[in-house]
Amino acid sequence: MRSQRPFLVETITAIALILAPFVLPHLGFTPNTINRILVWGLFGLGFDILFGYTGLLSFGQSAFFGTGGMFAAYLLTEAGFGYVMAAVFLGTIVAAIVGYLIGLIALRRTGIYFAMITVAIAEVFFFVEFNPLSAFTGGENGLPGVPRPSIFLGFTTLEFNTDFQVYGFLAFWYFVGLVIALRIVRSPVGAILSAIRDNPQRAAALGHDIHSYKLTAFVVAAAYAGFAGGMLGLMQGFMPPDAFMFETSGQLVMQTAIGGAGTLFGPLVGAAVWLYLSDFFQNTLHLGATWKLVLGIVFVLLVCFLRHGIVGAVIDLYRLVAGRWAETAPGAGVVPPASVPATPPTVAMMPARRRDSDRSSGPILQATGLTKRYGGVVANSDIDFTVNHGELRGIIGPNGAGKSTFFKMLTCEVPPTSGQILFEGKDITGMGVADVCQLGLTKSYQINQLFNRLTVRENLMIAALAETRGKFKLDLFSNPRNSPELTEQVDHAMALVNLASRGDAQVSELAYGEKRRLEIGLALATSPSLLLLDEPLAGMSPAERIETVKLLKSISRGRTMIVIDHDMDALFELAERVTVLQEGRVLVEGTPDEIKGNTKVQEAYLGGVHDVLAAQ
Ligand SMILES: Nc1ncnc2c1ncn2[C@@H]1O[C@H](COP(=O)(O)OP(=O)(O)OP(=O)(O)O)[C@@H](O)[C@H]1O
Repeated sequence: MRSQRPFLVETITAIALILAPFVLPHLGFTPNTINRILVWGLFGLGFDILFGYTGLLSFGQSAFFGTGGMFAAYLLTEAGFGYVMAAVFLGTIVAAIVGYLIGLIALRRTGIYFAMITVAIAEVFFFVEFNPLSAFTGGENGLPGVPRPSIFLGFTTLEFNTDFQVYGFLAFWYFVGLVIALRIVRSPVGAILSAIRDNPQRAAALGHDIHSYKLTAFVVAAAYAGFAGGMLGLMQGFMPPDAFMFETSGQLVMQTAIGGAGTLFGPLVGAAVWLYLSDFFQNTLHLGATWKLVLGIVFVLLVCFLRHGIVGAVIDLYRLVAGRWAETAPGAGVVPPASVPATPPTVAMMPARRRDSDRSSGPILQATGLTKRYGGVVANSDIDFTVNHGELRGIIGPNGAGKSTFFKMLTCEVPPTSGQILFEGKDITGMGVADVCQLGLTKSYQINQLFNRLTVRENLMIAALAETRGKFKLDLFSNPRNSPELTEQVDHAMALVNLASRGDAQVSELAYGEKRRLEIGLALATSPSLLLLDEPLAGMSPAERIETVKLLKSISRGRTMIVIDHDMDALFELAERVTVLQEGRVLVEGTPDEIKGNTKVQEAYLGGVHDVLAAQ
């Protein structure tokens, strides 16, 4: 998403691929090693989309590598199919279908459980290949006699017989694979995959169907694996059974870690290091069986000292040098102020898709009998709550009164134990959080839930994409930068939360107050018709509070909002009506003046103080 110069990466890659067979032999790489690097590089392109971009660590890629390779090899040997590339593409499709079916199961779990399921899958495929399917796969002998690469063009057939010609063939397909992978990671789908890697819960809360996007990444990775498996058979003239081995998956993971995950080139560079060293240790140093031990030590050292891998380190270095250069350039050091613009944009400047002023009056949200129990703890009990279109409602209550739980139920993050929620007259009780966001109800979080490795602009784009594209769309090859409508929406959201000058800053570079504003901006950029803000002022300095209250006032125009906060002065200044929660129940509801003078409210807060004092 960040490259400003179109086709720069593609051009540099093409030049490097042309030069490689002339340069690498002088560094000690054999022609066979160079070709194997390309096969691993292709295999790794898909894996990097899955692991580096989506954050899903799979140890089961050998299943798809073996499936695609064996299917193509079987067609070309046992079945007598004569079209080499057609066989490879069929193998790729079969691997993708298998990937889809496996993904449906494996993606039901996350983290270590997902990884463990993929390990089990790799083992199952290895067993099946060796036993029930050995008549098709050759069992431990593999499938020999796979023809050399060739491309049938209709009028002639291009054949690739020498190592150098095979290199040209593999380099061409690596380049095609890279161009496709670059398009994917630069597409809206690629942007959402990165968001899922950083914070899957928030990506879902912004309206994205994260399961479908993860499944997409899984299928793409399986397809790349299947294609690379087919290439392996062609390159070697033999489809080896060890393609299915767990060790193949492990080697892919280690090569990607060495080269750098989330870079696309990492697996290729990692494979170059890995294969070169394994050849060197075995053939030059004649280390015998100890070569794996030495390679293991090298792996540990590389991963410990280059946290982002080799390609990641080069990118970090480039950024450092470019940053220094920018600092010393004429005019540098004039940092645009990150605070409020002279005239904050008004609501009229925001995209009007779901602006609440366009709607009728009457209730936008009605909750009846909402109760939430966590075991023996009753967080919310029998809450009746109605908010009208265009209203700004405040919610206050002592710590533990059940305010956040109430918001979580309204946005369908947690299901109520009993009760009903109507939004715009529609029963949303028990719906998914992404569906509710798509309907126009979302919230900002008490504790920031941002996409930490993305910039401010990219964060807001993730939110805006959910609104413009819906829950799921498979536009793998479009570029969000080319959408003026989306750019305008992101720019407006950025200006609205006073972050226009910080668009290219990564979240990690932001001050706390800026992060809080971005948190609100994320919710705003989905153009909600009902916006819930959970303690927007939490942790802010007095100056930041004044600024944020101003901001909240400006965004509340033409919008329906419910705000929870402990800062009562700020809330009384903002809200038209206030609901007070105590011990999970509605204590009282009224205008700020009514609430200020209410004795029950005073007791609720003073009671808390007395309890604390009594406990001391
Ligand atoms: N996931 C959970 N599991 C068990 N108990 C929970 C859970 N979430 C909240 N609770 C309990 O429910 C009660 C209400 O918590 P909640 O966070 O909604 O209160 P709150 O009013 O938002 O508090 P604060 O102002 O401190 O944020 C508390 O007693 C809390 O311990």
